[in-house]
Amino acid sequence: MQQERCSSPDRPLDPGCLLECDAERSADRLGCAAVDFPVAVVLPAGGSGERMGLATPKQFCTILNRPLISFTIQAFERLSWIGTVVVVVAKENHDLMLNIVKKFNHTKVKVVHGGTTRHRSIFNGLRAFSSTTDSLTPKPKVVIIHDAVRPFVEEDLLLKITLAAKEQGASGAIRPLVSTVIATTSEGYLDHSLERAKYRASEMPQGFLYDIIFQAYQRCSEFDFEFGTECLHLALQYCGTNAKLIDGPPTLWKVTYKRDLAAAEAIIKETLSMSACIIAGAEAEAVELAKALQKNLNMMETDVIPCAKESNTEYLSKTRNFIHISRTASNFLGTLDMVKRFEHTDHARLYPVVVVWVQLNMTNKSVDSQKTDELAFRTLASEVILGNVLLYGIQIDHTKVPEQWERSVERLAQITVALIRDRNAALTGQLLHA
Ligand SMILES: Nc1ccn([C@@H]2O[C@H](COP(=O)(O)OP(=O)(O)OP(=O)(O)O)[C@@H](O)[C@H]2O)c(=O)n1
Ligand SMILES: O=C(CO)[C@H](O)[C@H](O)COP(=O)(O)O
Repeated sequence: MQQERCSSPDRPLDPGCLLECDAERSADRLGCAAVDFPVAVVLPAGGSGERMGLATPKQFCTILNRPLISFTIQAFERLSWIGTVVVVVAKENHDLMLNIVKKFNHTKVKVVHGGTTRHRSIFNGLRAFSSTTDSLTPKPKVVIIHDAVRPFVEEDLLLKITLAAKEQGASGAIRPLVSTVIATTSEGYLDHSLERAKYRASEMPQGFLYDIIFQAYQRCSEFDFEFGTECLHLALQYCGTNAKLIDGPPTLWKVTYKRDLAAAEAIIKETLSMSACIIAGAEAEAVELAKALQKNLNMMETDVIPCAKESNTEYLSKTRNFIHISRTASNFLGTLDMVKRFEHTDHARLYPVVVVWVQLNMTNKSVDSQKTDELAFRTLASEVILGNVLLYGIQIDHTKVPEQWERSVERLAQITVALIRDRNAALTGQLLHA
């Protein structure tokens, strides 16, 4: 994964990536201690995604079978110090949104209807907290506003934004500008250009004392509602509140064009591929293969464990990739057992779990028994994919010739990495050969 390096503040670096990680989990513990006041979220998701050019609004486009909006909701919902998440959608997408909430078990969401512009939608979202009768949406001290189409918001930034909003009344994430901003004449000539180092791109999330931003929206003009693009500006103009600006990471960018969807998918896949658990059993040859494979999977963090059962709980929370090595030909009962266990947990609900069954052949198998294996394996794969488990198979023939064995293990590692990285549903149930 790419980490952001130290640089001059006016030059952005490549996008990095983050889903949930240990740092975030410990931030959540810090968050609970630091945020001892009610915090709620408004996610405007009422746009049509004109620039994306697809029939489906971008917030409902799917990545790994899950709508983009669900990733964004989850980024907030997983934090214990965040209360209600108000999602603002166009009226015609109300039922679609409720289905997403149900399918992905979002528990903090309240859905309200949007308006014809982003500012109108945000105002509708804020209004949900002004009703004194709705106990599901009590008025928060701080409200975070975040575009539904920026799925990679991290907890440490949310904490900074929230605490700064509580202290200063308003806060917002900023990024260095990628291009220089210029003003043009009506004839299409350069009028003047701005000194890039002095300016920043305003991103999301933004945080506000609820009373300030609600008042700003109540006071703002029709022109603001129709053409405005900046909530921080409303807080300044209508409530005199100068927002505290906080440097955000590059992953905050807004999914706007088709290529952004591909980039978001790549970030999610890359993050999901960072670790794997190799289950090797107790048989010497399988353990030997597990260790050799581990060496070849050096760009991934891997653990080798003897048995899925005992260590299941720990590894279920640590990784979404499992490599099961079984020595006995035609026997994938261990894999079956493990895969079935995913069905009883919630582990595969949000992200697909990959299980690679590595079949270590000690002897040459008859063509007939191979066919039986393949059929049974394919049937199992087509069943478990319904539970969001992607099951792949790779056969490797044992050999005592060292160079040949090394080449096979290398190929096994390459295929395994490709399957884990790509998470391609079309390849499940295939028995490949290393
Ligand atoms: N009437 C609107 C318009 C926009 N948004 C939301 O505001 C966020 C940022 O807006 P933008 O990227 O401009 O989204 P769209 O308006 O959908 O895209 P486009 O401008 O390309 O049509 C998105 O989550 C979008 O759904 C909204 O809630 N209500
Ligand atoms: O960055 C933002 C506010 O600071 C907004 O996401 C942005 O201004 C929305 O504009 P548009 O809907 O035209 O993309």
